[in-house]
Amino acid sequence: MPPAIETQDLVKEYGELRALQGLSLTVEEGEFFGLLGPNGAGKTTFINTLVGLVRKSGGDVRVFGHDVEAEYQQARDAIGLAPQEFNVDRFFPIREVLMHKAGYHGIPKDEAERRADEVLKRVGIYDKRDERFDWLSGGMKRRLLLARALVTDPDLLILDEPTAGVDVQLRHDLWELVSELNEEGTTVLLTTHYIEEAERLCDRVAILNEGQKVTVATPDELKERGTDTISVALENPPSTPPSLGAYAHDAWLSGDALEVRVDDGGSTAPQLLNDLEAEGYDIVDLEITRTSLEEVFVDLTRHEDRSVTRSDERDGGGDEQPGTEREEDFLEQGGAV
Ligand SMILES: Nc1ncnc2c1ncn2[C@@H]1O[C@H](COP(=O)(O)OP(=O)(O)OP(=O)(O)O)[C@@H](O)[C@H]1O
Repeated sequence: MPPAIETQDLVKEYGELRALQGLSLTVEEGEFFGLLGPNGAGKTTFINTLVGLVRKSGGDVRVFGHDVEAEYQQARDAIGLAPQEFNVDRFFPIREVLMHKAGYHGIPKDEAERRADEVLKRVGIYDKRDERFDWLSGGMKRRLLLARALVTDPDLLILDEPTAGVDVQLRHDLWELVSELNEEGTTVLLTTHYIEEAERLCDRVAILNEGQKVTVATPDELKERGTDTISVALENPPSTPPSLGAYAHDAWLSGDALEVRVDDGGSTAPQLLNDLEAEGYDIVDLEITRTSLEEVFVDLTRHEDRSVTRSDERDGGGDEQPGTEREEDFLEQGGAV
């Protein structure tokens, strides 16, 4: 089986601006893959290239082995996209919106009805099936976008910031649902600004910056690239930090505690304690603070406009910009930019 997504030297230029600068990325079938990057890194452009909303300027893009332009329909039929913006037809009951989507992908009417009901139940808004999109709450709209992505039973589910501005309950519901889908075999590509989300869900993440791949790694591997801080509370703290071995990148005093920055707190702590005891210090307490993925991310994308949001800062306040076009209409009207 070819990879779910494979891009080679992908370039997208908007006039003078190179939004994607030779991006080569592979997402294997069955993976839960995260795309992280500051605002403007090129995440949405990358996704739009996969689904045919943006025409690439150069390079090769395949979805399950299908060239996204030469074999558009095969590639597109394999993808379910829940976009960042609410681009849903607001004049039809949502069940019809889903049936229309299924029909667009060649699914017969009876089957489309069955699937529409199934996905509405799965995302928890079946009781709203006869209501129009406009009448749904913000959280229900997010659920509907997911339902619409799922109605074609896609092998590749693409979620562009699915939890932007949603409440805690919905965020957890969405996490649970997409994890289930992934366990059932669906490949998932997720973009998010919420590091905790990537850490919790993704097998691997790619960090993009200015249209380029900074790194691809598992969340654990990324965290290992950061440093840890060992805080040792001392009975008899000195007035200046003692000299320590090469393992200590930095050391400073904070009240009665000596703080030492090291690569790996767990394996370095015994040596640090030995060294301090040998120098006559009495140790009262020890605490290791691990680098967060967020710190590693900020480090890797330094000097850029940052948009990392801690999960505890984000609740309340979505910034969705309602769209009006249906993706199908967009394509029918002449397609990609
Ligand atoms: N249709 C367009 N015309 C011109 N420039 C565009 C267009 N779409 C995106 N860009 C530019 O391309 C760059 C990448 O944008 P993109 O939306 O892909 O980034 P992103 O990583 O998804 O950002 P965010 O996290 O803010 O959603 C940005 O500089 C953006 O201004």
